[in-house]
Amino acid sequence: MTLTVEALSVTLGRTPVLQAVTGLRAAPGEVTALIGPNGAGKSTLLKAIAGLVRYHGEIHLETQDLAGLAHAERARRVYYLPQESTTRAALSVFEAVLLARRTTHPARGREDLERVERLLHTLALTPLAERDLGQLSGGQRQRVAIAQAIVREPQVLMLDEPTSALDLHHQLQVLAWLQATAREQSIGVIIAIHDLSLAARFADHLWMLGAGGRVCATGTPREVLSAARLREVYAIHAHVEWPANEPPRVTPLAALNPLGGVEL
Ligand SMILES: Nc1ncnc2c1ncn2[C@@H]1O[C@H](COP(=O)(O)OP(=O)(O)OP(=O)(O)O)[C@@H](O)[C@H]1O
Repeated sequence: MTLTVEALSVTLGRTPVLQAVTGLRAAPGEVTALIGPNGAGKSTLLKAIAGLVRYHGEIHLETQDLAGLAHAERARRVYYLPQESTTRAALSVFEAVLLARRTTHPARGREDLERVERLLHTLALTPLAERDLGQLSGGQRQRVAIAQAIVREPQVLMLDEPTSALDLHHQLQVLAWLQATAREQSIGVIIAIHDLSLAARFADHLWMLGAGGRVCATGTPREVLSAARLREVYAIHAHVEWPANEPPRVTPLAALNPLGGVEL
């Protein structure tokens, strides 16, 4: 189901954070990376789509206006995994993922247990299955939170910086797996992410937000990522390379001051 966002505005307190954000589209089977500098409004946009902040504008899943859905139904279809996972309940990893499954698939069946087992295996969490959540490292907890999100089988899955706590091995593993899952289950996956090389490598589509919550660009990574645009939006001097037999590379070389000079 294709998600579309039109004329979306959000004000938090007295601060207009997003202003008439329009023309955003996330297709099923695709990974969309949401990029932009600190404070641009990435988390706020994802929270608005999830119905967690008040907004004006139109957010549709195909023809369904999400504002017309009850909160639980909206969360079943469009799930948001926040940056900081707060799961600290006295549950084992296996129980926590199974419990997440029950929130959207209440019928108890052997198939659910097998699904959770497979998922833990895929995310290399099987050795931790019986461990309490409170006894996990930050990166392990982040992978459990991702398992809890995906096991719910939403139509659109939004993850806020899902690799922020992960080592390099697990960053690649989790992003490749999210890409494969989007394809296999035909879900739309939207990831807010700061690493532009990873965004270029794993996303089909980019949404780039700039200061003041405006949409600076949307399109394929090659269409969106250029040295000139990174200078304008991030105030950095960067190399953007698309080698033939290697993943794309975005190398930040220098932060620029407002006059365009290099900061000391
Ligand atoms: N409750 C609030 N009241 C007022 N302003 C807020 C509130 N929450 C967030 N903001 C402001 O909204 C803007 C967007 O915040 P948001 O967290 O969406 O940015 P972001 O792009 O996700 O940033 P980051 O990359 O740092 O995570 C920021 O300027 C922030 O200070």
